[in-house]
Amino acid sequence: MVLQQLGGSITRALQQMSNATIIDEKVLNECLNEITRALLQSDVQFKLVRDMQNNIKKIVNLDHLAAGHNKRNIIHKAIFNELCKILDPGKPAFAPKKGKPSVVMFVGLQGSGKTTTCTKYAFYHQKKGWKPALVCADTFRAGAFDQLKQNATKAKIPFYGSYMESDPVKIAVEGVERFKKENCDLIIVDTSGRHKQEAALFEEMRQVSEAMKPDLVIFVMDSSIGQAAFDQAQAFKQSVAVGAVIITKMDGHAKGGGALSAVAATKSPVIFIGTGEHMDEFEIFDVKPFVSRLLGMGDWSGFMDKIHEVVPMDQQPELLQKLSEGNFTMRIMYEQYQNILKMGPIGQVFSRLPGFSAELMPKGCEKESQAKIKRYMYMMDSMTNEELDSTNPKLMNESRIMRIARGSGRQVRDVMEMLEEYKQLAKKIWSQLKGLKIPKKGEMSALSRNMNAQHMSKVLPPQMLKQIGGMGGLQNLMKQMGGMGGMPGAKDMMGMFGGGEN
Ligand SMILES: Nc1nc2c(ncn2[C@@H]2O[C@H](COP(=O)(O)OP(=O)(O)OP(=O)(O)O)[C@@H](O)[C@H]2O)c(=O)[nH]1
Repeated sequence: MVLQQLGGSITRALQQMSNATIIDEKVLNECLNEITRALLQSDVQFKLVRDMQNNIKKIVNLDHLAAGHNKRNIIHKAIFNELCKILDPGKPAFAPKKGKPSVVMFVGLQGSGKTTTCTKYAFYHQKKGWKPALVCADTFRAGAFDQLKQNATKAKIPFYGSYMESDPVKIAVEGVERFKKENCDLIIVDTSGRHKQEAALFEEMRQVSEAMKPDLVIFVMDSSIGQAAFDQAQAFKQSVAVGAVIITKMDGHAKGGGALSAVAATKSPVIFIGTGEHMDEFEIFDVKPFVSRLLGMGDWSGFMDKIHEVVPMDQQPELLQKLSEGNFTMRIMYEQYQNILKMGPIGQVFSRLPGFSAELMPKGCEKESQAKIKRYMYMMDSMTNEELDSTNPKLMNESRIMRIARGSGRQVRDVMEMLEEYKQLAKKIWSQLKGLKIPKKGEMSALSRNMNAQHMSKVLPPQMLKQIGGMGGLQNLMKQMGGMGGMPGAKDMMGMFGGGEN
């Protein structure tokens, strides 16, 4: 079960609970059992899951909840907080500073994707103006230096290693010294992932770490290792001071729940995830938006970022104006499909919307999704202007559906499927934007503020919202913060107020 499926299962369990007329002990237990099952199937360690279930039961004491309390919200919030708690060890990882030399040591078993991840990490920082360098201290595996060299050359990142020297400690120390002299500010040391005996590997890690005193040790873990994740992560943590985790191959069909176990075992946060073999298939990992998406709650700030990325600047205000008035037409769908095909990846855009599980658009199925979009667009090409510009579903009668099918060389059921998808999109997603106050053209930052203020007003505890002067106060505050250098996302606001999701 991939994490997206886990998200889907949890969303379904919550939805089933929400459908119940009365939420009693039985309904809550059923929901929690469903979530427990999904987490276990995703390879989250049994103890973590059991603790989580117990904690939620303690928080959501149905007997003590006075009538009028919104039980669904309380349960939802408790699940959200518990999942965040597992993924957030409470202290952030060491953050290297641009311009000041930092040494980052990568550890992990062979095949975990360590060497690839070292380069991705270097490349990510290089794009942001850092001066990274790579050191290959894996003297055990023949070919390790060549692999690093190849990756580094491709990304135009300086590297250091040796074909002759067999002492990894010596290479690590020399490499670090050299790059410090060359004023590199991010010196990344790749280490061995295998030895004749496991104990020897851990001893080597200890020695390399002791000799070069890294500022940060990153444990790289393959997301597909399943229940072994906890023990593996713990074994590394016992030898070296692991301070952060990177989970690789999140794009595959792996059971991603190991991420939660690795955090628990190392008490260190996941800072990035690997989502493919390519250098730029690497994403920052943020707990709250991640869990929001897992629970189908969406991530408004992420969605706005994506809208900015996908929809051309000059079309944004107009599009949002139309959407806010509930005017989501087939033509808009067509135009957005065009934008998305240009920009992709589609799953990333839609998974950020509240109520829209990433499972509906899994990453592995992107090709399929794109083919589907193209198919829909061909069918829309056979529609009249009136049909494209209308929001009235009654225009689509039987004979028109048959004409569109014939015109695009598709089956009637394909047209029906497309119309259904349109209806779902219109209902589920865009209607949520209805009634938003949209500023005039060119005022996108103000628009973002409105969007986020709307979202934040739902997310913040009511007494806190009151304290800052209600919706107006919140908008003002966001405006001021925007003026101070960038729009705060819901995540930042949450951090500021120390609050959680609703
Ligand atoms: N799909 C996918 N493949 C990945 C990802 N990260 C690494 N890989 C692949 O995993 C394989 C192993 O990666 P390496 O970087 O060689 O593994 P390693 O842990 O450094 O292995 P050693 O150097 O032997 O310790 C390679 O084929 C990589 O392309 C990822 O996020 N997604």
